Amino acid sequence: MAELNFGGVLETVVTSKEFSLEKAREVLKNETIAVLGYGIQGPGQACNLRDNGFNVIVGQRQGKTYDKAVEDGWVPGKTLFSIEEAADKGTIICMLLSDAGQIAVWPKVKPYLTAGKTLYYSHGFAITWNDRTGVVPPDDVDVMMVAPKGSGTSLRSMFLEGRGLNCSYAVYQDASGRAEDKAIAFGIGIGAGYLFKTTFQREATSDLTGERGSLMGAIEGLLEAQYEVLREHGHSPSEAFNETVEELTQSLMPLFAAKGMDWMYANCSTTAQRGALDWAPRFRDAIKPVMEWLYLSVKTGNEAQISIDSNSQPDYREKLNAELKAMREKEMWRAAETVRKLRPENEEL
Ligand SMILES: NC(=O)C1=CN([C@@H]2O[C@H](COP(=O)(O)OP(=O)(O)OC[C@H]3O[C@@H](n4cnc5c(N)ncnc54)[C@H](O)[C@@H]3O)[C@@H](O)[C@H]2O)C=CC1
Ligand SMILES: CC(=O)[C@](C)(O)C(=O)O
Ligand SMILES: [Mg+2]
Ligand SMILES: [Mg+2]
Repeated sequence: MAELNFGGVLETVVTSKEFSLEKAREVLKNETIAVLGYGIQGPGQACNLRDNGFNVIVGQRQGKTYDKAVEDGWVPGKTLFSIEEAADKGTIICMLLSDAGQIAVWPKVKPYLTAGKTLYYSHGFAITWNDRTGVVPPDDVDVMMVAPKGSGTSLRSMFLEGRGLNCSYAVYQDASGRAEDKAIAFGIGIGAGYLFKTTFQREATSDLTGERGSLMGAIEGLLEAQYEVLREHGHSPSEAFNETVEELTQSLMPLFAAKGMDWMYANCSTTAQRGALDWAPRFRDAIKPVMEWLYLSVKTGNEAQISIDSNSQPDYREKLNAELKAMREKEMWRAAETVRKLRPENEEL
């Protein structure tokens, strides 16, 4: 473990340099990893583990994602099973169903969590809000988490590019005395870039805040607000979209991703610098109360309950798809399609 300075605060992180893939394989050599659920994280983690030489099986109900598992090379009856069969055969049972799906299958999976097995999560949700999820693991199993800080789709694509995605890890219950080693080995196995330590509770609250906030919800709201104002003042869709989204993702975000916010500023005009420096605190002050509201709503379990209630409905997928369709069909995102086609690298499309 390396102690690193994060902006003046010392934190311990694990990298694949100190915890090699060979060591990870050694730690998990007697384990059968059963990945339950083959949605977004399931394929990323299962395929990376398989390519890294671990013993992996998949448990998935029949349907579209079962067929995807077959396409990805999982063989029915050999490496692809029903959820119950995989839970029976696995020694590390990985709950990679949707967070609502985990509640539904818990009563079916729990009987297979016999002494000495490990229960694995990629989110603190089920355990943190177990007053709402009903997930209370038996005392004689390890309970651990590795939470990739990004989409399962990126976990896989970055692995194939030879890069790694940062993950957090945590141990909730250490029955074997080896749970931390197993969690780190698992993280290295799925292709973590580096791993930082957390708790189930801290991961759950920061993750729900982040995705509702700057990673997804807040950014969508911010971009929409600016696009609408520009359009309402007579700017064309192409101008409004370029000035709101395209320039951000294609030109400016890569600059602050690579070398920090001041580097992005340093590469913009003095006019932009002056104005953005003045407006940043106004936006921060306007947004901070909403962020506080969001954090409280997460911390009290309110957000978890909303997600359980809506995602447990039999027609949740249809309803979500309808909301995403409405988003796609907004003028702003239809304009985006044309803008993307005009990127020089896409011009032939
Ligand atoms: N999507 C992502 O990239 C990330 C997800 N996570 C966490 O990883 C876990 C898995 O999330 P996703 O991959 O997004 O899940 P998902 O929403 O893609 O669903 C995964 C699978 O759950 C199955 N499923 C859902 N309800 C079921 C039920 N009632 N019975 C049987 N199967 C059911 C579906 O068939 C699907 O294959 C969650 O804990 C999530 O919070 C963590 C980091 C990022
Ligand atoms: C990709 C990720 O980590 C999220 C946004 O938290 C999620 O998909 O739940
Ligand atoms: Mg996340
Ligand atoms: Mg999340």
